[in-house]
Amino acid sequence: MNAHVSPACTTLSKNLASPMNDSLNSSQPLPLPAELRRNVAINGQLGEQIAHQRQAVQRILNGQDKRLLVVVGPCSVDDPKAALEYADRLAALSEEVSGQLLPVMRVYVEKPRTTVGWKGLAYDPALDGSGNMSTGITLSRKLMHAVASRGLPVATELLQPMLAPYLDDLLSWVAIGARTTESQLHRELASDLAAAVGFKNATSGDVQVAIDAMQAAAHSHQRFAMDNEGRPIMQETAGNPNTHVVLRGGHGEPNYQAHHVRAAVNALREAKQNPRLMVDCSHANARKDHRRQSEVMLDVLAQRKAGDANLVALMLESYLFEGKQALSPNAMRYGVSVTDACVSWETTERLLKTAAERMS
Ligand SMILES: O=C[C@H](O)[C@H](O)COP(=O)(O)O
Ligand SMILES: C=C(OP(=O)(O)O)C(=O)O
Repeated sequence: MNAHVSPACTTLSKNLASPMNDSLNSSQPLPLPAELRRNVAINGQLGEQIAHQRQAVQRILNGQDKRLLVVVGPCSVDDPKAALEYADRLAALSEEVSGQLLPVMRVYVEKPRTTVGWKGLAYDPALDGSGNMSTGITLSRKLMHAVASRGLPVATELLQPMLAPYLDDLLSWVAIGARTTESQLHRELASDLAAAVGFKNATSGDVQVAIDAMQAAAHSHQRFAMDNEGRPIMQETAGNPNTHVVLRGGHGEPNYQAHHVRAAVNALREAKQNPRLMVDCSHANARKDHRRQSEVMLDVLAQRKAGDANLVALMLESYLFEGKQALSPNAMRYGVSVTDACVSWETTERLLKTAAERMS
């Protein structure tokens, strides 16, 4: 295993532990979305690929394509080099399983935290609390562009609505996370996106908030937004018809089993919303133990085999190497998660091949 050392991790815990530091009052200009979109541009061929991949995702969610959508990748991308090594491996594997699965790579550059912690590549690319967001959003766009250029559809969680114009043209699937599904601002944001959006159930396990979010996002909204030139605008959104629920468990309790899925599907039908959904094999569904993701996946595949055609998508947290690590100055391990623990590449490969077999 390669080892890499992040130069300035020393200050991270200090900065996080003492929020009243000098940087509290500092500010730094950020590039405009238009500048970044120009410098890291999507050419015609890549644009067509992304449009095609968005449609492929939407066809699965609409029941027109019987393959399984699999959103898979690191909990967070902390190191573009490791993320691209992962992307190369996933791109090769995707070709092998493309008859049964549509893998979409998690390129998560923002992390919602329960209290405090590292908030992702877009916020703090040096992982040291220095918060160089200008570099962070540039690296984030470059990384997503590089992943898409390898032929993979890109998924992310959109957390800070201001970041969307920097990234949204590269995305084929978007998550609104468990901590923001109930937020009106995120529902408005989802209503403006061309990509399909998965709303996670709340951390409490409440699924109804995700169903409410689908209804809200399907509507047109007038929202406060920023255009690509950085101007504040009143934006009228189109409404997003391509949304779904993601079951991720809540309060440490899973919600992927057949009776949970049945309850969610009934509630979706009652609300006249798309009953097809995704199960997140990680988070509370795995009781925060990455090794349980395979158990969850196998259960969901068995439900699907038994006839539950509403189970159309899975999420897995996976990286090059198993587990997770704390941010520490001299001992950062290459390809190991710095947020939630992940399964290794070898396990991922085995899981995706098993999923493809069971879907045949
Ligand atoms: O998916 C990642 C985490 O579960 C989420 O960001 C919350 O993390 P935290 O509880 O470690 O802050
Ligand atoms: C933060 C995540 O999930 P959740 O919102 O379900 O906690 C995630 O998938 O990275």
